[in-house]
Amino acid sequence: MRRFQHYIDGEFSDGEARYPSIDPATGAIWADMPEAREADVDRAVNAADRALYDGPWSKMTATQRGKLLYKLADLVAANAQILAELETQDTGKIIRETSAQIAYVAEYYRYYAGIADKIEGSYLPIDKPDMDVWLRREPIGVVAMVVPWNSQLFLSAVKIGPALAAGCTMVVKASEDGPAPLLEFARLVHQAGFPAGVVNIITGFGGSCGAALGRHPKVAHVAFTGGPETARHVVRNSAENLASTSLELGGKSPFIVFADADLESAANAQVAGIFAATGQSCVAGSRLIVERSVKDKFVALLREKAQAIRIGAPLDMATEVGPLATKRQQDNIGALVARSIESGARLVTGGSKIDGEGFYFPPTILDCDDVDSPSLIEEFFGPVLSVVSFETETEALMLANNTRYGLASGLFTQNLTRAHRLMKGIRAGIVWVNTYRAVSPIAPFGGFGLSGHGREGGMAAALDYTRTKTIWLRTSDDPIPDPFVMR
Ligand SMILES: NC(=O)C1=CN([C@@H]2O[C@H](COP(=O)(O)OP(=O)(O)OC[C@H]3O[C@@H](n4cnc5c(N)ncnc54)[C@H](O)[C@@H]3O)[C@@H](O)[C@H]2O)C=CC1
Ligand SMILES: CN(C=O)/C=C(\CC(=O)O)C(=O)O
Repeated sequence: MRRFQHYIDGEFSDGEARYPSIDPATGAIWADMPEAREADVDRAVNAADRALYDGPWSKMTATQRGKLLYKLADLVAANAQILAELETQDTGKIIRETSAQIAYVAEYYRYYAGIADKIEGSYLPIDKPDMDVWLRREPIGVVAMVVPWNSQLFLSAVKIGPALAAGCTMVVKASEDGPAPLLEFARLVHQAGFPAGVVNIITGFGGSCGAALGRHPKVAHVAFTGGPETARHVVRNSAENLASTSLELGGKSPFIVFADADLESAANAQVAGIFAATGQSCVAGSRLIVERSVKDKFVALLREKAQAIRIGAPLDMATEVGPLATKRQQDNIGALVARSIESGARLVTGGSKIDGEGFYFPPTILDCDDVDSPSLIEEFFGPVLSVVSFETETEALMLANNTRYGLASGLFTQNLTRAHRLMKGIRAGIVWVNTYRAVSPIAPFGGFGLSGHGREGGMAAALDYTRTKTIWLRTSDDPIPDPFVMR
């Protein structure tokens, strides 16, 4: 059985406790994981705090930090396959996707390596004759990073990359479900030569480890990705240390198809949007909003594609849909589909878990026209698509915005002016037009409403890991005049 360790203060160590990790493809225990509780969290945060203020990291130039990030990028690229196999084994996400995604994760580190020495302060044209005034950009402090199980290397790279570029130190908490790839990634951080304490990687459960980390007095910022309910705990905890927070949360993203769209292309994008990663994607296009005149044709096309999907072992390169990450996911998705059908949703395909070993659930489509289905409101985080139809552009926009979430959206039409009107009207952090689920280190992502706040990716994300310091330098040799007047 594989055995993993924490990475704290530049050393690999066991946790205060240990727990078994389950292979979602078989339901069997495959690895033994360390579990951090309050004492381990405290050790890791103190290491990050020392590294921030006292260690070699605090004395490095931004260019030197960038060079370490370039090394890390090369190591991630060279080890992408090993990391991908671990992620697939521990979370069930198919190897076809993990190997491509993790190779691309290297590009995120490369992008932020280049940014490290481009984070500039500024000189202020101050309104006083004898003063020079600057803004310095300094690292925000020790950052707590909390990620969910899906795409852990990607979701941590969009935090670790900009935070390192900005000069921060950090404690990264891998999800208790499927932490193997992130714990293994710690070996690459070590090999790249980051000084002890700069990046600490632990895992543990939300209530004992995540909460202790988020409220730790030496934590200045919490970068969180997960569900909205957990985010509320994170925000409440931040009342203790008054840390700032960035929240990347769930979604119920609309996927709008007009009759003039290339339906074959839109159907492929819809398959990518809801069945890739077995639907366990924050940006899943889980609400299909299709023009009524093409609804039957489009849904028939989707059903055909859904039924042709190869479901199988996630480590098999031919597999297109693997298991869900946990049994809890499988049970929750099954229960929400059943409730939706009870409320009147009509089953087009799929519908209930696949019996046998592993946590499998088939691609599922629910026709929800004229039904108040919970499937249109609640996030499944699974391979379930809910379909509604519209007649006018106004109705399409109203349906798209009929959600408290606002992470992503897809829009398929050949009509350029309509596309422009809708991309402004849709209330979501991302609008993909005639494409879906495209990502890049250069393009920020993040949500509106219940999908959270803050943006990851892009230059601005690195600035978010800095705080400004205002420096006043008096350039006159004359004695300070009247001390009782503010100037
Ligand atoms: N917007 C985005 O970029 C993404 C959002 N997500 C969202 O994540 C959710 C699925 O992931 P889950 O792991 O089920 O989410 P979750 O919210 O249950 O857990 C996320 C992380 O928070 C930790 N946690 C739990 N309680 C905590 C507490 N009180 N204080 C601090 N940390 C705590 C967990 O241990 C885990 O590491 C979905 O809602 C999904 O949409 C997932 C991927 C990307
Ligand atoms: C965050 N994201 C795109 O902007 C996409 C992801 C990440 C995730 O959900 O884990 C994805 O589609 O996998």
